[in-house]
Amino acid sequence: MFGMMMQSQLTLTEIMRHAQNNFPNSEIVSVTADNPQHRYTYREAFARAGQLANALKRLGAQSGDRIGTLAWNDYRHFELYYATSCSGLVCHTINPRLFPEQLAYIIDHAEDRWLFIDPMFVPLLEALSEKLTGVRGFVVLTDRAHMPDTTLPNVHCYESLLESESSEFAWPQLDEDSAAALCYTSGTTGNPKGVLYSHRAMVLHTYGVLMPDVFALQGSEAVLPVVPMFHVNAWSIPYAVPAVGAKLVFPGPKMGCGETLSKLMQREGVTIAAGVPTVWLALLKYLRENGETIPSLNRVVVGGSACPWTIMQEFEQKHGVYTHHAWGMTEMSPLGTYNARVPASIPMDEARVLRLKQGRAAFGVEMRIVDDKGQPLPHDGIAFGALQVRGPWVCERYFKAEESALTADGWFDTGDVATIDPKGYLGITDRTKDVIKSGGEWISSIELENFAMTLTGVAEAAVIGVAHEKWAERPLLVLVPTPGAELDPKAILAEFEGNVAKWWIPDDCIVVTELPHTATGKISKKDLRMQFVDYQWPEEITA
Ligand SMILES: Nc1ncnc2c1ncn2[C@@H]1O[C@H](COP(=O)(O)OP(=O)(O)OP(=O)(O)O)[C@@H](O)[C@H]1O
Repeated sequence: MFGMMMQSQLTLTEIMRHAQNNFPNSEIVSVTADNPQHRYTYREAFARAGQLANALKRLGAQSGDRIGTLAWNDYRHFELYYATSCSGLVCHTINPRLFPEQLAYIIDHAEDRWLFIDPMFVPLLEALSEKLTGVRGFVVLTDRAHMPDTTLPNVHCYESLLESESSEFAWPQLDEDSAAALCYTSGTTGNPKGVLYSHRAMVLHTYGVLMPDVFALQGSEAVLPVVPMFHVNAWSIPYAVPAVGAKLVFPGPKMGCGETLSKLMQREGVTIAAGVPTVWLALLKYLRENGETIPSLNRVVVGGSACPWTIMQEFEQKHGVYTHHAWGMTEMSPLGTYNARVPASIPMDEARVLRLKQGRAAFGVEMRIVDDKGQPLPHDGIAFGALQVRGPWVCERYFKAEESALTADGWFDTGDVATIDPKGYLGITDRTKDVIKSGGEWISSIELENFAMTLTGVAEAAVIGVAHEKWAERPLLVLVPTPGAELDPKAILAEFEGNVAKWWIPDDCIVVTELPHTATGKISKKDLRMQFVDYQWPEEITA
C-alpha cells in the first residue's frame, strides 16, 4: 500500500546526491591554517569525498568502523563528514579542546580505528599515542608541503592519500537506521557520554533545521557555521546547506576571533551565521571598536547557552541583524527549540520577554516539564520543573550503554529546568546542577545573569550558588567588566532591586578579569564553583 516508503532510505548519501545533481557549482569557501581563502564547488568537494572513501577502503576501514576527527571547520573536515558516513563508516568528531585524559578516554571508548587530525593537533596526539592502542594510524589534514615532522606511528598526509585515488566510488545502499555519526557530550556536568546518530535521525533533523520557522535557508544565501564541526555536527549546517545548494563558508581555526569573522563575512557576503554567545560577544566587540558592519548579514542563530539581551540589542540596533535564540543538546542532534522572528506588532517589552526564551519546539520534538515525582506540570509559563523531550532525533540510549536513557514512559530527561508557556515557548531556568536552592526555593541563575548583562560595563556574568549557613545556598554574582570599565559591586547589586524578586538578589558581587569556559565556549559553572569553593560570605550577609 505504502510502496513509496521503500524506494529510498533517509540517508546522508541522498543529501550528497541531491547537491551533486542540482547544485554542483555552489561554492564552499574555507579559511585553513595554510590557506586564507580556499574555494571550490560542491562538484569538487564530493569528488574528493569519493577519493577519500576509496582511500579509507584501502586503509582497511570496514563498515561500522568509527573514524575519529580532530579538526576545525574547513573543507577537508566537510569531505570527511560525507566520505565516512556515506560509505557506511561512522564519523566521530572529537573536541580537541578537551583535556588529554578525556580525549584518550573518548577515543578508546569509541574504538576509533583511524584519526584524521589538523596539523596543529599533532603534538597533542603524539603525547597521547601510547595510550591509543586501538588506533591503527593517523592522517594529517594537510598537503605534502605543510606536513609536519612527527613521531606518530603509521601516519599519512591527507593530500598524498587522496592523490592516487579515483573520485568514482560505489556509494553503498545504506539502511536509514544504520549509524552515521558519533559525538560525545562535552562533559560540562560529568564524564563525556557518546551519542550515536542514525542516518534517518540526521536527515530528519536536517529537515527540522531547514523549516521556514527555523533556519529558513534559501539557495541564494551564504552560511557561516561558527559552531565547531566537532560539536554536535555543527548543528547540522554541513548537511542543511548542501541540501538547498547555498554557499558554505568555513572559518577555520580562528573562529573565536572577531576580526577573522567580520572580514570573512564581509568578503563572502554571509547572510546567516550560527554560534554560542561568546563568539558573538567577540564579533560585536570587534565591530564596535573598529567601526565595521556586515551589510550582507541579516540573522544570527545563538544557542549552546542563554543569549543575553545585550547581544540581541546590539546586533539589531547597530547592524540590523536579527538574533534567533535556539536551545538544544548533544542528545538531541542538537535542535530542540527555535525562536522564530517575533512579529513587529508585538510591543517591545513583550517581545523582549519572548525573545529571551529559547523558542518553540522544532517540528517533531515534544516537550513536557515534570515535578520531582515525575508528574507533568502545567504549561503556564510559571511552573518550572525538569524538562523532558521525545522525538525522532532524540537519543534513546548512550553509546554502548546497556540501559535505555529514557524514563519508564519513554521521555528523555534533559537535565535542564524550564518553564513552558501557553504559546509553547520554552524558558530554560537553569541546568539541574546549576540551580540555586535557597531556603527550600529555587533561584534561576540564568535570569540573574540575563539581568546583570544589561548593566553598563558588564562583559560577562555568571551566578553560582555558594553554601550559606542559614539558607543552604545563596547566589554569588561574578562579573567580567568591559575593557576600561570600573564596576562598583554595591552599585551593581543595587540595580537588581525592583528588577528581580528581593530574595533572588545576589548577596555579593565579585569582579574578575576572566571566567572559566568549557571546551565549547560556555561559562564553566563547575570550574567557577571550584574557584569559589573556599569563599566566605561577608559577615553581615551570613546573619
Ligand atoms: N539557548 C540556550 N539557553 C540556555 N541553555 C542552553 C541553550 N542551549 C543549550 N543550553 C544548555 O546546553 C546544554 C546542552 O549542552 P551540550 O549538549 O553541548 O553539552 P555540554 O553542556 O557541553 O556537556 P554535558 O552534557 O556533558 O554536561 C543544554 O542542556 C542546556 O543546559
